Amino acid sequence: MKIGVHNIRKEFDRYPALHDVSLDIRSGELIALLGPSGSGKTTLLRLIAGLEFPTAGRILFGDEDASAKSVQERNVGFVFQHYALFKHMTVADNIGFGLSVRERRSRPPGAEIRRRTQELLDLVQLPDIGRRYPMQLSGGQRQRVALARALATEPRVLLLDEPFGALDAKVRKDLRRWLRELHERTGHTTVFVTHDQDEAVELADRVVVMSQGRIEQVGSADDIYDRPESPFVFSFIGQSNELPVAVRGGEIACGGVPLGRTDAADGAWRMFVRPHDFEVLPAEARGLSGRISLTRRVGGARMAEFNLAEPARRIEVELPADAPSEAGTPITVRPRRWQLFA
Ligand SMILES: Nc1ncnc2c1ncn2[C@@H]1O[C@H](COP(=O)(O)OP(=O)(O)OP(=O)(O)O)[C@@H](O)[C@H]1O
Repeated sequence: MKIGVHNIRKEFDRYPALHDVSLDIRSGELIALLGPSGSGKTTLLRLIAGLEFPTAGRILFGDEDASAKSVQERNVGFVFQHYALFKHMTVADNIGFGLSVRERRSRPPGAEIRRRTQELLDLVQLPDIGRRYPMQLSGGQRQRVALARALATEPRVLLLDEPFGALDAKVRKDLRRWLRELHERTGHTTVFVTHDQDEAVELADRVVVMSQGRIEQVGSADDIYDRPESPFVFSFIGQSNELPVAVRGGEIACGGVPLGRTDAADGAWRMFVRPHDFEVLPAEARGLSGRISLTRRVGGARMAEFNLAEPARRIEVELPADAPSEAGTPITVRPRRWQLFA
């Protein structure tokens, strides 16, 4: 099922939570809505679900206008971060619930509900826990049961709001891989909300980066990481440094120090550089220089910070883990790769 979001505006008591948002979600796609708190991710998800209705604009399911349709009519499945399973019901009854409360005409017979429940337990790789109660499960198992419950009514679209938000890092990572595999097997059009960029980049076919009620960029992990279209996307995705630079005759300079060449027009620009895109030069070379003030270990590398005097800026550079990095060590660097924004 493809979904079209056309020029959606959403106001809460005149406060605009979304401004003119448009997005085409392809059938079978796994899409992440990524952005800081308050950027409008959940509002967009709830509009797609039919839990909220747009102030202006349309939502299409396939070629049909679904803007005025209810959640049930849209036939979507949901999982939220604190998705409460019914505590007094077994896992199997939780999963079968959506089918068992259907009106008689469309309700499958009990044996069929049990068969389908077992199939879903197998699908979420928890075949033997049907008789347990939610209290007897780990957080990760509960979220998988929640997903099985969302899938039970054979939704056309799956919507997940920070489904793994409350879980610890290792479990989140395992569940991500698991969700990706599940998606490959079942092929549901899936939209999930996250503020965790690793989660978005690792899971999604395409990432929708949002800020202040607007879509900043839609693209693959490579697009948003390597070809960010705005300063916001550059600094929100991954680590970054920003330097005020001047371009004259194709030469870029920062505080009078030449940094490289560009075909950008003469004038003032904002240069963005990732910490691993600096080349470390001998201390006496001409470049951006200072003394290391702070370092921290990040995986196989080390992040070092130093303060530039002119212009006053803190620069973060990635160094090999075994590079000299005691506080006070002189350091000189030059960007190897960068992006300029007006
Ligand atoms: N029911 C509501 N009534 C009034 N304002 C709301 C309502 N729901 C959301 N908002 C406002 O709309 C804006 C977007 O909220 P939304 O929940 O969509 O952001 P979000 O990106 O999902 O944030 P978070 O990551 O914190 O959940 C926020 O400023 C929020 O305060």
